[in-house]
Amino acid sequence: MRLTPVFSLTIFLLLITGPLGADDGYRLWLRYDEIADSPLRKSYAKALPRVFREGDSPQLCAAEEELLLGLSGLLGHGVESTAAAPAKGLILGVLGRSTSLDGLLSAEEQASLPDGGYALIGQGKQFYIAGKDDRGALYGAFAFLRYLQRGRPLDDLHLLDGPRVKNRLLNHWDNLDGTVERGYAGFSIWNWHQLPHYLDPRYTDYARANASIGINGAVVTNVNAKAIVFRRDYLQKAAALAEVFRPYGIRIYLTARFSAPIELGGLPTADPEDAAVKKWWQDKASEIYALIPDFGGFVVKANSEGQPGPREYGRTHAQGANLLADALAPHGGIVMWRAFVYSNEEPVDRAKQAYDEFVPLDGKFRDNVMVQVKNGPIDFQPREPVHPLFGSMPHTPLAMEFQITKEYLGQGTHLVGLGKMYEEVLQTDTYAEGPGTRVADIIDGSAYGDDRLTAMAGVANIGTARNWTGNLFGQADWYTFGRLAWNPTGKAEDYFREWSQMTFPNSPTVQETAQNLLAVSHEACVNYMTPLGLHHIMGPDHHYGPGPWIKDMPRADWTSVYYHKADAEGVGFDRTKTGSDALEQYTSRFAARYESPDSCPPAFLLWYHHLPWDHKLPSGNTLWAELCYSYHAGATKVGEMLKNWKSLSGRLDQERYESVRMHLEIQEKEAKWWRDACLAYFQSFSGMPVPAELEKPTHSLEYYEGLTFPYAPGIKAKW
Ligand SMILES: CO[C@H]1[C@H](O)[C@@H](O)[C@H](O)O[C@@H]1C(=O)O
Repeated sequence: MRLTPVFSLTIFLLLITGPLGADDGYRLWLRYDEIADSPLRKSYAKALPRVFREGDSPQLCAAEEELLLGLSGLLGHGVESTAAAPAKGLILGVLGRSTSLDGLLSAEEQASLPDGGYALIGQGKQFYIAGKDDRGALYGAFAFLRYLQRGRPLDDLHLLDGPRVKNRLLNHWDNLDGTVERGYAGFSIWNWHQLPHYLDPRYTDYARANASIGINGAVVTNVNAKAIVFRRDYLQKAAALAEVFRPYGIRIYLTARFSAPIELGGLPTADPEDAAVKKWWQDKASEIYALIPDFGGFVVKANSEGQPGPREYGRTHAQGANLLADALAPHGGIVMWRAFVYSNEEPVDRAKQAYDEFVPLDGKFRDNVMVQVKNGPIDFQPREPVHPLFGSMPHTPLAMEFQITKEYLGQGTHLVGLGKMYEEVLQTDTYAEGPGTRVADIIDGSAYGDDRLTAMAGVANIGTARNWTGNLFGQADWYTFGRLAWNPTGKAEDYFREWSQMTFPNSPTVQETAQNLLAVSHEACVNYMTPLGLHHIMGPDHHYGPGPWIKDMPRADWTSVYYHKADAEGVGFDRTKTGSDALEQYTSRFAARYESPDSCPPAFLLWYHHLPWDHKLPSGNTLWAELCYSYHAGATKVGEMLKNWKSLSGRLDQERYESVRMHLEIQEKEAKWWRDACLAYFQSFSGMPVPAELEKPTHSLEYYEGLTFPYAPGIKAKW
């Protein structure tokens, strides 16, 4: 993104010589193309002739550099910095430290800004970006640019904003060998082999993109962790990344393998109550902080999917987490202990395990521990009810873990705007502290009046793909996640709009279409994959494509039949009192809505109920017919999405147009494949006809069962 002269010349030559000069999407939403609306551009140019930075912290310098880059691009001419506050122009600084900002805000306004907050103010001929702290100034600079990128008026500018969540992290499931677990955008961008000596310019662009949406932490290694990352040479590599990230306000975190004291330290045990084990972690933490003074902390997956953990020693998750927390505490680090526990013993209902293991531990964790909970109780399905832990651990700070990579949602191929799904989860009322206790309120700490430690983590969808995410619209998921981590009560549609305006500048028609694709695509995906509360019926291991027929696996809960339980009588997982009673893990107000099939929202019907095929729904349709209509609605919607995108031909650069078109063409075929395969399968039980006005599955069930994906990307390590 930062252009050297030789590179710029190459780009220029390519632009005039042919197709290679097309736009590959590398610049993400930080495009800074010259504003086409000339009166608007001129008015900006007149107001912002130069930039003055008061202060010289690395974050302020990064903010100024970005402003100069952005303004020069947007205004179409070089904008320079000055050594003193200009009578007319942009002034950047930190409140309380930069004297040019004195008196800018009222005392109340200043006090209302949280750490990382900022104010954008226009006063006479001067415009101010005033950070509450250095990071705040940086976020303010990006917000100001976003403002201009979106063509907003500068008159009466008076805007205060700040993050509602303190730790906003990307979790990379990146392995040290360069592969990415559940990664669908190429290989890992971290080149461990060449670090710390070679610093890929991508690291800086990555940090800029994250800072622009307020991400302030990066967990660079897979939760299925390797102990070797704690070896000194690897720590030096991590330190080199941390240095690149620092000016952009991003702290580095590592995943901690619980058995590292054995594997790396040569100890006979990793028992959290063992003195030598405690010392090993304390020494390791000191070593890390000597190299990385602002190190964020550890993310841990323990006693889940074969990962080692405290339970091997008869200890609890709390004892395990506290061991690491005590080692980090003197240095200010935190532990994010994952609640995604998937035990070696087969559970009666997998959806219940985390609650059973963690609720008894509420209040037993150290102050610098968070429990990191996936949005739903199974595993990143297209749609899940919220995790029962939200609202059930009032004395433990809970971090939200969302997936940005789309493991079960068409991966790098399908366009599925995840923002709607994030919003649905965050807005869900848990009733934990009475009506109106939304998941968002638990995440930002307001539900319990304690916001000392708050966090939201997103499993990254970033790789070496030229456009970072493989599917161009995957960029929007990264963007929306960051914006919602900043403000979990925000509306996905607002962020879709922002992203579309910044990603397709100067073309309102393209922006509108892009925004609409993001808005409708999640519901479409749920419909063509897992409507009415169905879940986990994807192909095994790779989780791509339909596989409702999967049975006979080493474990029952790896099969699809475990989750849908279809038979001649009906379909669905009974999680009420007559079944696994998973509903009992929620507040009674919450459970009341779902307990009876009559009041249960159709979106979660088969998540909670096993119902006869001819069960009548509020729509008047039988369950079978509703299933058919839903699958068809999903596939039809993708057809519309493709058609809408195709109407944009010629309105944007060919490369991005084609890349989205090709992905949508695949998605349309695969949505039909999902629809037909699932209907053929479920019909083998229901024995009922597909409603006459709908297309029947083209092939036999045997045909769909025969389609396999032996070589899928992003598969997890075996356990
Ligand atoms: C990193 O492992 C992943 C695993 O690949 C994935 O299939 C599942 O979604 O969740 C695991 C987890 O979240 O730990």
